[in-house]
Amino acid sequence: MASILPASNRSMRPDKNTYERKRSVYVKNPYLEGMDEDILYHLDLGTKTHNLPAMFGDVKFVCVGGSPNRMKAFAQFMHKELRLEGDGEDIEDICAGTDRYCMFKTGPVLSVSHGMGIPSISIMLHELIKLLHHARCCDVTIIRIGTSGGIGIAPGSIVITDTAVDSFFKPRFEQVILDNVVTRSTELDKELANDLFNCSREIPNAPTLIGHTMCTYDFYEGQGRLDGALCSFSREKKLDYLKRAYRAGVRNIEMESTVFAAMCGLCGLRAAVVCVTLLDRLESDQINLSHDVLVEYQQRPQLLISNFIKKQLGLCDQMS
Ligand SMILES: O=P(O)(O)O[C@H]1O[C@H](CO)[C@@H](O)[C@H]1O
Ligand SMILES: O=c1cc[nH]c(=O)[nH]1
Repeated sequence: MASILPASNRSMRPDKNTYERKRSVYVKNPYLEGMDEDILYHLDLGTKTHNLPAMFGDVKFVCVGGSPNRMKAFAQFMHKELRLEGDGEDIEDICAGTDRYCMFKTGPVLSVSHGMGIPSISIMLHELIKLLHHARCCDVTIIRIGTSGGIGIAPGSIVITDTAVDSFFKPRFEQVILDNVVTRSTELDKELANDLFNCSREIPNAPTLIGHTMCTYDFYEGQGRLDGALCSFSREKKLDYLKRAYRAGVRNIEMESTVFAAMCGLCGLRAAVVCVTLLDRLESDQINLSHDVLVEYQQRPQLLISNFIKKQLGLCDQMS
């Protein structure tokens, strides 16, 4: 039976005044306090084996994305952008003991891969949020830097998500807990989205817009593609669906934003989703970009986020 939480889960969210003082990372699990040790199994970290406050206590920005190589490249790029010591090329994977996820830290920036899809990012977020909690981090901003399929916009555009919606264009994430479906809000931080949009004006050749992002459980049938191993609908039905999505405000499609928005919102993290579009789904299904163009497109959100982080740290004027 569906149980719908009160409007946007506000009663479960931390008090706004708390944010203004010091915004802590909240976990919402009474059992955690009583645990002698917490093993973050998929990150290969733990409260007894690692000094988490010493390792991560200064983290202020967490950037996540599907691909391990992209997140390593982003950490190396940030290392240079923040002008930290060394060239950053030898940056180590903190989660090297597992091949589930990878994690890199440079200054106050943590860069973490999450794999593809809701189950994969959800496991990573449970352990990442506990990590930030155990490390006593505060005032953390978390940004998903991803790729997506655009709807009615030029490939290479950056979409900053205002609201993540499901396949029915609804701003909700449905989590099955035991045998209940619990519906959670997918609202993201509007002020953060606007701040990011303002930063985008300074990035050349990266058209950026704010819009809804649709999050699906699948890349092929789930996104209305005609080129999967299975397809049971017509081209007309596909286009009708995507055009209805467009009219509902959806500008891009990816596979993690709803659970990301829901979990980060409940745990007191200022969260944003910034994805580049690789194609216009009204035109095609296959991604046929050359390697170089794909790399350049994927760098666009990274440039934007780097600009944002430097501004937040008050480094922009000194560095330009
Ligand atoms: O570019 P990333 O972050 O992997 O995200 C997008 O790309 C994957 C599909 O190719 C999905 O995970 C989708 O959300
Ligand atoms: O079409 C696309 C492209 C990237 N990622 C997606 O989920 N869909």
